[in-house]
Amino acid sequence: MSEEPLFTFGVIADIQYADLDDGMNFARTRKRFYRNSLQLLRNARESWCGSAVQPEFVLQLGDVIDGFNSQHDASRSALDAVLSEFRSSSLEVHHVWGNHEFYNFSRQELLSSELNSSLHVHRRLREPRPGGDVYAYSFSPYPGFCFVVLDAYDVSLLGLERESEQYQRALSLIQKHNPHEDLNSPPCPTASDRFVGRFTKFNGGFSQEQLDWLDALLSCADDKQEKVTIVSHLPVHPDSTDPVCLSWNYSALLQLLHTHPSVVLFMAGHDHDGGYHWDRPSGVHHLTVEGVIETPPDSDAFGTVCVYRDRWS
Ligand SMILES: Nc1ccn([C@@H]2O[C@H](COP(=O)(O)OP(=O)(O)OC[C@H](O)CO)[C@@H](O)[C@H]2O)c(=O)n1
Repeated sequence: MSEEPLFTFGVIADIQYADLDDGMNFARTRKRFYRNSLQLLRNARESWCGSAVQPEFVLQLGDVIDGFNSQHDASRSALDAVLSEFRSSSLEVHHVWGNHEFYNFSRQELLSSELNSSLHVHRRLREPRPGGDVYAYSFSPYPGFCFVVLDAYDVSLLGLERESEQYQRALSLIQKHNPHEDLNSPPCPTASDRFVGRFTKFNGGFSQEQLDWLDALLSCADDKQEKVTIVSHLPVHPDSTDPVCLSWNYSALLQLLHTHPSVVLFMAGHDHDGGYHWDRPSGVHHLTVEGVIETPPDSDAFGTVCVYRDRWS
């Protein structure tokens, strides 16, 4: 067994920064520490930068600022605050997009922003990329290892003009499953779909185009016997999360993971309680990372993953 890791990387999820007093989540069960989340990001950055061997990169798993910023006309200033924190180090950051990105910015704005890491992180990026406005890409930080950033909202009601074809298609899809007038309100489980509660407006799905691109990418990785980690804001395994946080078409993604032996790890955010499940049939570890926003000020919420040839910890 090798002693030194081949490389390390940082993970952080659901920072949801806003210059606002503490509040509660929608269900009023958990406190949200909007202002302190920036301090917890700082703690994470200091830990990564202070470690003997700096992480090769950091995965920011989405919801970097909270949707409330939009109501206070503070989207840009809040984003500047978190990006300045990341920029104050030489860490290479890969940003994943979550629902709160779309409460603050349109898809077009995000595509041309610093949150589009594929524009800013040129080192080690791989081609091809999916076409159109899909925000997905892959990179190889170390020979034999590949990381894939997925767009969990390329089929969704978020970040789009209501008149657009994509919005109308997503609306038809969600309305087939969610009878509520308020589409953020989860439908009740049924005998035919225990996890139908995922069909809410704060979730989304993967387009067929993105799934086809991922399928081709994973076939190449299988051939090269690479180890692949996939990241997305939304989890895809029902046992790794509160099912209300699942991607609309989580099962299509799971099916792909079952056919590609190269995939070893799927990481997500969104469910602030976090979760973990090892999917025995595919061998894939599903890790949902706890959210910064609901982590009390005297604690921390970030991870440093050490990758070895034969394991990670
Ligand atoms: N039952 C619900 C839950 C939420 N909403 C509204 O949806 C928007 C997003 O909610 P928020 O809790 O901020 O989203 P997160 O991404 O932080 O967490 C995901 C899920 O909530 C986890 O369960 C916001 O406008 C809420 O008010 C709702 O209407 N009904």
